[in-house]
Amino acid sequence: MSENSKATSTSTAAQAKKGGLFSFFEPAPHIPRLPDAEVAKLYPKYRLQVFMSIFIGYATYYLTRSNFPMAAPHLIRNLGFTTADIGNVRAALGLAYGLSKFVMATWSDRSNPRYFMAAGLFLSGVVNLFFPLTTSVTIMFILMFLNGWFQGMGWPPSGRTMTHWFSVSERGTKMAIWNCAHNIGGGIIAPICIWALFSFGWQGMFYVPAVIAIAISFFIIATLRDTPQSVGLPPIEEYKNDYPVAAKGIDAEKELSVKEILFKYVLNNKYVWTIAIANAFVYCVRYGVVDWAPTYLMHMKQLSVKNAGWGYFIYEYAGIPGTLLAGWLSDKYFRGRRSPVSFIYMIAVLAAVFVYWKNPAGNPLVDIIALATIGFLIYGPVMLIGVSALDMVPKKAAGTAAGFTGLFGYLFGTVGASSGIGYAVKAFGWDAGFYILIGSCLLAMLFLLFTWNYKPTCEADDAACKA
Ligand SMILES: O=P(O)(O)OC[C@H](O)CO
Repeated sequence: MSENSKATSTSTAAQAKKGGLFSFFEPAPHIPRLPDAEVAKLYPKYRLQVFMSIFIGYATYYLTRSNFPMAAPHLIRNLGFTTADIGNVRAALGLAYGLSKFVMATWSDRSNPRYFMAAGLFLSGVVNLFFPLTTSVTIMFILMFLNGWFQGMGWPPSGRTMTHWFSVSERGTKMAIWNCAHNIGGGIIAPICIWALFSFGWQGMFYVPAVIAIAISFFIIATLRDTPQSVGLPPIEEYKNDYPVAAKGIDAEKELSVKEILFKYVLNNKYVWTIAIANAFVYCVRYGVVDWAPTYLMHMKQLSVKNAGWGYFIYEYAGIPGTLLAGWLSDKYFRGRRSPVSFIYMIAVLAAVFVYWKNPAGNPLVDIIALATIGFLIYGPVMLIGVSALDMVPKKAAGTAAGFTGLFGYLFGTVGASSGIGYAVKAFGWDAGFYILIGSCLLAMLFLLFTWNYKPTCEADDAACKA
């Protein structure tokens, strides 16, 4: 039996056993292979199409995630919410998102991203339509928890798409480009919300992103496709002659059960645990710097509200070139190794955090440059840890591995960034907050060291990789 027909029969058999309420989520069945001339013509077209789909899709996910901080001052002014209320609602998002990114990934890895990713965005949009209808903090907390849960349906199907349409040696570069979607979505929400505010009042800051999200969910259905084999193309490994170590000696096309995904490939994988722990510290720096930047810059460096806001904007957008450079360096100079690039980036983050801390008040340009430098650098490790997770397991378990690192990032990292730094600053002053950031940089580097030599790509002459 050829590899292609073996894979096809496996997929079809899996299909036959399922069914039920969520049957439309099931992986698309494989269809017979197209002639070589068609394959050569269609593969690049589909790769571009699915890439655009998950890029635009994930940027839109950020619209219904990042609109709440923009709307928060208006909820305080118009509904009488306190900053503590706002903090609690925001906490619901981080908590639900971190859990969902992992839990829903176990489902996503066994689902067609065309419908799975679209469903999450659609539901997040629908939840956003309800925010302006309530004045209750409790209901808003519940809505935000639901929103966070549906938000967790964005990254895992994107990861599944990347691992099925892009081979391991190009993944650093391609994932880096895709990863910029979240910077673009997180940045463009500001002008969208300002326009919505002046056009429809503060309620528009929920309605407009919601309508965009619902519309884009249909765009995802129209453009995203599950696997290359589901449209008559060969698997990406064969097309690019590029085979991952994680698939060595197994049938890489076999859809896996939850038990196999969790206990055979993710939770018993020491490398995945190591980068998940590193991710907690990287996320503590990511959110610890950006979330506290306006407060720190205004209180300690006497920056105006406007300049502090600019610092926030620059942090997000400086992340784009930094991310692209990190992905390119990893593919080009480290032959797919991700941790050395992340480690080098974290050394530089450490230096920039030190300058941001020690720069005396009255030199706002130095503060803004330090903040931009941290933004430029921190998204490299944020992205590369996700790529490492995809690299370390077979592609049918990739979303779950990335979701596991996200669980650590959001549950532990963002808690350290918000409550940890908040408590430390209140009790001991800003120096204590910076000790946490510096310590997080050092611990992230320590855990990255353990995967320094992890190499995801098979040697060209390794026959077992292609079995
Ligand atoms: O924080 P997340 O889950 O939105 O992920 C952001 C980046 O895409 C990580 O690669």
